[in-house]
Amino acid sequence: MGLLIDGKWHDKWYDTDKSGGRFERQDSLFRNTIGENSEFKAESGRYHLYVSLACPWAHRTLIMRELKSLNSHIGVSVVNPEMLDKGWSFLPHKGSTGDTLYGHQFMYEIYLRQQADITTRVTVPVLWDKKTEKIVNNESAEIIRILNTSFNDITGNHTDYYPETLQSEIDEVNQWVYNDINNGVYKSGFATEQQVYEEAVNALFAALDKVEARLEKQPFLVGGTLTEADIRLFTTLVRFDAVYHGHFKCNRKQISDYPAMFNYMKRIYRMPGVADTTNMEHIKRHYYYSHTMINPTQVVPVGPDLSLWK
Ligand SMILES: N[C@@H](CCC(=O)N[C@@H](CS)C(=O)NCC(=O)O)C(=O)O
Repeated sequence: MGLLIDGKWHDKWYDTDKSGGRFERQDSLFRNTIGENSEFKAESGRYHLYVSLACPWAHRTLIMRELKSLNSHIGVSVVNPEMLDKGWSFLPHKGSTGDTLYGHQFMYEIYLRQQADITTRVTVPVLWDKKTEKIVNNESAEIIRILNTSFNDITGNHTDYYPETLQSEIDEVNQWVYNDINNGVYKSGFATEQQVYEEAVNALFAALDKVEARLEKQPFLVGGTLTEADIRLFTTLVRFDAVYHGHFKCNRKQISDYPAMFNYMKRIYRMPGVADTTNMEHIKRHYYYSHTMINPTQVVPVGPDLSLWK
């Protein structure tokens, strides 16, 4: 794992010494949209998603692609779940596709196609424009909003997962769910100081308790139907018991200990298309095999038993 500096790959992990043992996520670089007022127009077959099935941020985009009937309009390349010294790769692995556009070996080569002397971390998801050979956007929160609205006239699917009347409540929920849960598991797992870890875990479980209280009263996080707030939370919940609980030391409780949240997670998992976007082998392989500073033996645990989800 590492990053590109002036177009050269450097094998370097996040330096938590500089931040008192704290994991600090960097902002995504590419933040364009698709539509009439953009150089990127909505067209069937023009765009492509680079994803990891292990990654919770990329998983959001795959779910939105399913829900918005975009499968035949936006292609996908799935990286190998092991993120090692050269970062994400396209080496063969069951469930990975390779780079179906250019046949590259490594994900950093896609970023280099965009700009030969680029300085950036090489993250997924990436929404790629085949026509201009540019990255449209590499921030999942924005990619799902693009998929939610920009292709409606092409697909005829007008279901809105970020409806205007609920936007301020969704934004408010997204903020604490992101800080304390989605990013909270990473802040816990990547912390290299005891105090920093404990702060993150305490905030995480306070937020999970808050979610549980909410779901005891209503079926979804905001309003009576599925919104983007649920999609964003789901991809963290679905990884929790298998990975975050053990590997990231978020072990005060499991999601299966929260009755309302566990049912909610299974309800979303069983929605058409969602289970197909969820690959537990990739998820466990990625975290336990790639983060050798946390799990130097690279042994991947067998459990938990997920037959209850079906
Ligand atoms: N803010 C980004 C975060 C994406 C992200 O961090 N993806 C991880 C995989 S789960 C990644 O590619 N990490 C590689 C790295 O940080 O070098 C988003 O939501 O799209």
